[in-house]
Amino acid sequence: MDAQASAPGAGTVLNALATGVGSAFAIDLTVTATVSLTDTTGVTGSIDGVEGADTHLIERCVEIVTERYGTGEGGTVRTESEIPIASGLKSSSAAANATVLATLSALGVADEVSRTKAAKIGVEAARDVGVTVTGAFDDASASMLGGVTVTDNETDTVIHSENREWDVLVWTPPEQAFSSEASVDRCRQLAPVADLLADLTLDGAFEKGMTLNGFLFCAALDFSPEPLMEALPDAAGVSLSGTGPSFTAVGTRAELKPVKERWQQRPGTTLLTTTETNGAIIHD
Ligand SMILES: Nc1ncnc2c1ncn2[C@@H]1O[C@H](COP(=O)(O)OP(=O)(O)O)[C@@H](O)[C@H]1O
Ligand SMILES: O=C(O)C1=C[C@@H](OP(=O)(O)O)[C@@H](O)[C@H](O)C1
Repeated sequence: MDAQASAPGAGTVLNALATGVGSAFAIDLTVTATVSLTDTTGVTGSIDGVEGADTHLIERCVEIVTERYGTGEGGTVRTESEIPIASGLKSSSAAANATVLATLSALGVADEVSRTKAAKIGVEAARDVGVTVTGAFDDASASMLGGVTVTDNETDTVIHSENREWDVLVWTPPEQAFSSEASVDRCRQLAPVADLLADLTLDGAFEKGMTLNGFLFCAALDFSPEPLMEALPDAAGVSLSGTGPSFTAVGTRAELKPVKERWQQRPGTTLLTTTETNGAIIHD
């Protein structure tokens, strides 16, 4: 009973830490999970190339699925990732989604569970192991379904979703920022203005919304807004992604070219990718 699935990471339009309403867009960088189930109990996780990594999230994903849809099988789960961990590019949501789908596939029940329901299992696992503040259904839904989603993370509902085709420039500094350690109280201070951003986002003004999100959350989370200034006015939209430290800029390849030249002067990695509109997939 072996199976494999992949899910994309995502960038932020609206960080949900202010009000619980959040928005994210899937990007073409993926996490692949390989699950092997046995009749023994206990699940052992590993993350390719990362010694001593925290594997509780992916282990909990397998446990929930086998308890609910199987007979409590144990086994192993391994992830391979194109996305750096704890960099704001939603590797946790992608890893959870890929693991849940691979486990459903290993049990032969993937067709019986909707993609939205599968994403909610990953969110449940993230809450159980404490790697999230709101559950991050915004990130989980964008990764699972592809495209841009706007969600209410208090009720785990998708309020709005649509596809956008952008080139996406990603700058990742050489450091990590775990969501579970974010200054949640400072983010909540942004609630009255974050409500205005939610309205903009629901009107489909994603690029302007994400740029305003970038300035607000750089202030709340104590990141320099300089990468945002370096992207403007060339990029159509730019933001701190999640709780950082990565920044993402969107637009056409031509618009992002001068931004790339400026961001490449910074330490860390700058890479060009695109939006992703298919979401998570189970491998044959
Ligand atoms: N590729 C992965 N495989 C397994 N678990 C992962 C992976 N990426 C992230 N995680 C889990 O998520 C945690 C980081 O979550 P978070 O701080 O939200 O970062 P991110 O912004 O990358 O999603 C890690 O400590 C680990 O438990
Ligand atoms: O844990 C959470 O509830 C969230 C974490 C943030 O993302 P990162 O995990 O990328 O920092 C944020 O963007 C999201 O809206 C909600």
